[in-house]
Amino acid sequence: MTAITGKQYIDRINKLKTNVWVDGKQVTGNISEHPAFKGIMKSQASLYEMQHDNLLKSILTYPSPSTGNPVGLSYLQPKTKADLAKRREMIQQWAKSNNGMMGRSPDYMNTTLMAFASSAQFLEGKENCFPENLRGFYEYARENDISITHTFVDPQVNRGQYYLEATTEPIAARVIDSNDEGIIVKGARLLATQGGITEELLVMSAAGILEEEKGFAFSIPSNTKGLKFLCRESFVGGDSTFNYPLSSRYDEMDTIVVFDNVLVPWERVFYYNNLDVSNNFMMASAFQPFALHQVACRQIIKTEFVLGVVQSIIDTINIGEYLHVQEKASEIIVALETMKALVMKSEAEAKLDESGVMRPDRTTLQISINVFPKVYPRFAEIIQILGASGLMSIPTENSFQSSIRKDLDQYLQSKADTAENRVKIFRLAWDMTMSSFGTRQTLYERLFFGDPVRLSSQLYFTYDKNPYVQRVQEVLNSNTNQLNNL
Ligand SMILES: Cc1cc2nc3c(=O)[nH]c(=O)nc-3n(C[C@H](O)[C@H](O)[C@H](O)COP(=O)(O)OP(=O)(O)OC[C@H]3O[C@@H](n4cnc5c(N)ncnc54)[C@H](O)[C@@H]3O)c2cc1C
Repeated sequence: MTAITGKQYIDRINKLKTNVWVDGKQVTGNISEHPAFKGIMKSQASLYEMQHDNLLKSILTYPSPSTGNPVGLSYLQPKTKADLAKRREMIQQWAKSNNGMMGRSPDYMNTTLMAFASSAQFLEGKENCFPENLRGFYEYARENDISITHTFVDPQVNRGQYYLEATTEPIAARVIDSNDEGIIVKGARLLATQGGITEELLVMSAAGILEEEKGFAFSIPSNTKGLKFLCRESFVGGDSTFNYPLSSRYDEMDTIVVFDNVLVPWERVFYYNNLDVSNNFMMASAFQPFALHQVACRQIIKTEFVLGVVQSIIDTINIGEYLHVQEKASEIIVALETMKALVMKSEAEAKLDESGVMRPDRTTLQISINVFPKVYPRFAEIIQILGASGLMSIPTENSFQSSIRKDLDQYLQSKADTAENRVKIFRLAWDMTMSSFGTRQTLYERLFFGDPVRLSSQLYFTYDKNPYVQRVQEVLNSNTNQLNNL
């Protein structure tokens, strides 16, 4: 097999007939034709299609280590810093096609799986652990260009530290049984973005588990019996790219995942019923450095786009002469260059790990994921402050084709452009920051890699502060010595 085309992606997903529910109705027929999914599936298909573009295929694919056929480059296990740079180029090439609006473009999960599989030796010889299954699944996904989503977090029922469920039926997904064929899982998981429009679902437990039955890792096809994806309402405003330039193309959909006595076959179980592994594998593995490298590379492209939108607003209504406007645009420039510097530093300080894989520097990327969730909401705020009422003076495509066009042309023109072009820019800014799609983007970037509060606490605890404390001690000691010598 080789890297797939866009059509192959669409055909595969349609064929699955996954159990997906939108607005109280089960999706029947081709999911790629459903109003909630057709835009995003087309965008996802176009990513796969790019792998066959003569100019891009050398950036987006590499020869499979097992067959020599071209496979997706986000599956590459980097052995050198040059490989890491190739990964960055690939990620950013895809991200440019949607300006970073697709948080879960397939390279995110391809990278995640590659990172976990690269660390499979951590599972070696441990109870209820199957490292060969993890490696095998990675190779299968790489060779067949399988699309994957994931769910790591339990439902938000009670976040108290010592919460144990007192219900007869499980709420959070747990292993309730096992048999010759595999383990049986019942309960739910909160949020799998792109649920229902990928071939596979990777299920893993985030750390902090108190009960063995809640710790596991496996992957199953999305159409596995008993698996259901319950969608939020669609944030696609409509088909018109004039009216909804972003939501019509990039609404990835978020789904609650229900496991109704789902049988996970043994060959797809990576580990289960092992508290120590469940609580430590994610951090011990190469997941964080590689996933964060992918995330930061995409966020750079998104920030470039935000800067482009902000400068377009500034030019359109001619507000560039004001100091506070320049300062706000500069805030975005500072964030952009900071993110770029962090990615380059993470690559410059990359090191070979115990499996011979070149890991980008984790601490540097922990900084990037502490920076971006704070600056992204500020980008939205800046767009609102600079766009002001222009973000509400946004008549629709139909209005421009109606008898009021003359009024619109006259009263919505701007210093730099026609009314129609001005409205296009402002509709884009609105869809990026104010529509239901836009506000979701803000929430998404806030929480993309988990709770920002706990991410900063993790940075605090993992960052080596001792050398600096030592220097303070040296100053204190040298003061005493100097006094003693007098
Ligand atoms: C748009 C979107 C898409 C997502 N897609 C996916 C996906 O595809 N796959 C996936 O696995 N997950 C996904 N998530 C989930 C995401 O990983 C979580 O939102 C994130 O980890 C935070 O968890 P939570 O939402 O349960 O918040 P909670 O943990 O419930 O936190 C709520 C509040 O309580 C505070 N709080 C709770 N517990 C603690 C604690 N122990 N210490 C300190 N403060 C605490 C938090 O700081 C926060 O302010 C998605 C989330 C969003 C918003």
